[in-house]
Amino acid sequence: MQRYTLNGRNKHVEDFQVRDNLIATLKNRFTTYGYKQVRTKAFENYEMYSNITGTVKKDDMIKVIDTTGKILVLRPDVTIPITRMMAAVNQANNTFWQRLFYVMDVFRQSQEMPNQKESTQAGVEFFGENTPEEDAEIIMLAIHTLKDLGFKNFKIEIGHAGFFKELIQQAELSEQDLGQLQALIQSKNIADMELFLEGMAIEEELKKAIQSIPLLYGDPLQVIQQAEKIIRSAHMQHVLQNLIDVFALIKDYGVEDYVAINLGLINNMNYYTGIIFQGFVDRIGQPVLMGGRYDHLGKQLDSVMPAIGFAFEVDLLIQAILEQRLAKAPKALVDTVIYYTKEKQREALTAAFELRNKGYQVLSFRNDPSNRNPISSNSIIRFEKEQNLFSNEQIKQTFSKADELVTLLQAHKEGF
Ligand SMILES: N[C@@H](Cc1c[nH]c[nH+]1)C(=O)O
Repeated sequence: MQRYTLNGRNKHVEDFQVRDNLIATLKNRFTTYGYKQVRTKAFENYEMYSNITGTVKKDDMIKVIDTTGKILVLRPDVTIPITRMMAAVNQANNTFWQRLFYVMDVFRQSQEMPNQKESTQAGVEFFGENTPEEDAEIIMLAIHTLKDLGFKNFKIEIGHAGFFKELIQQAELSEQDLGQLQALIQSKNIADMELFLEGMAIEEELKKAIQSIPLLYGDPLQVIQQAEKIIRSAHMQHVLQNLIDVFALIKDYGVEDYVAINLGLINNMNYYTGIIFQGFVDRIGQPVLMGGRYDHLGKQLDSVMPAIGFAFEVDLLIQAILEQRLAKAPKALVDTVIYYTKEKQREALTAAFELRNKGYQVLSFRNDPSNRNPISSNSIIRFEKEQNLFSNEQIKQTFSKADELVTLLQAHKEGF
């Protein structure tokens, strides 16, 4: 017989509780910054994703054929459909100022990791203006949320899509060379980068500037000083000024210790036009969040809308929380269990109803199914406060009336 095995995540009820608590924390924090929750469809139009530049690679999208033979994709990204939704609103009434958040699954399958097909993202998208205040606020939101989750040692690396792009544009590289160079910068592989650039017909000073990009990493003020030295155009100066302005705001929020600048930062998506950033926590070798400003995505959907956002990878956050032992102890599975005999059935069910109505978690059994707690015929209702169904720590008491039980539980409410 074929065996179907569960792989990876969410094998246990307790795992789901950790996940549920984490998502509640994220939602709560997003809400305090004025974000409202939205959803988008799971099945999306393949053309929309394949025609937009900067989206998920075509090969990484999971295609599905519907019953009419039409090709669809399972939602490979959330930023694009939300931008499309906002573009439609904007065309209809010319107002798009909006802060939206989501918790949704995204489906991508890369050649490097074919077993990894889906992940849950919890993200925010802010449609408004392109200002350093908006950029800093969204970075602050990311930091605030990571603090809520209990992380102590984390870093948000901030870069800019325009800085590197501007430099390499001057080098006029082919598409293929560009891809290779980006990979070398991303892995900070300086030796191979030197070899790669050696044979290229690029002016010496420009080569040096490109080579210094992976080194433009670390303490914001120092990196900014270093970056000044390789400025080659007004646009690069403008980009740097943008970073300086955002960093000043981050200092005013008082969270500059959580921030590093990384001008070699390159995100997965190519739709970014301004500030980009990634978040890292201890023991997880990949970013737990990614985001940035994507002012031109709306234009591709016929609506000019500056926007910035980011998404947390929920599964990575859970892994980090478990590894760093930051998860709160799971809540007791139930507050009380009521066992009853046939004679006292009405009393017992009334008590169960009243307690549930007051918000207690109650299980009720006619007699004790495990026979752990046999009920003598004259004891009528008995209850146990169960710390946890699997632990032995129980308080047992016998009652003859529903209201006695309800009153006692109420009195002990704090203890539960
Ligand atoms: N959609 C991006 C994250 C993001 C949200 N908003 C802006 N960027 C991603 O999946 O990497």
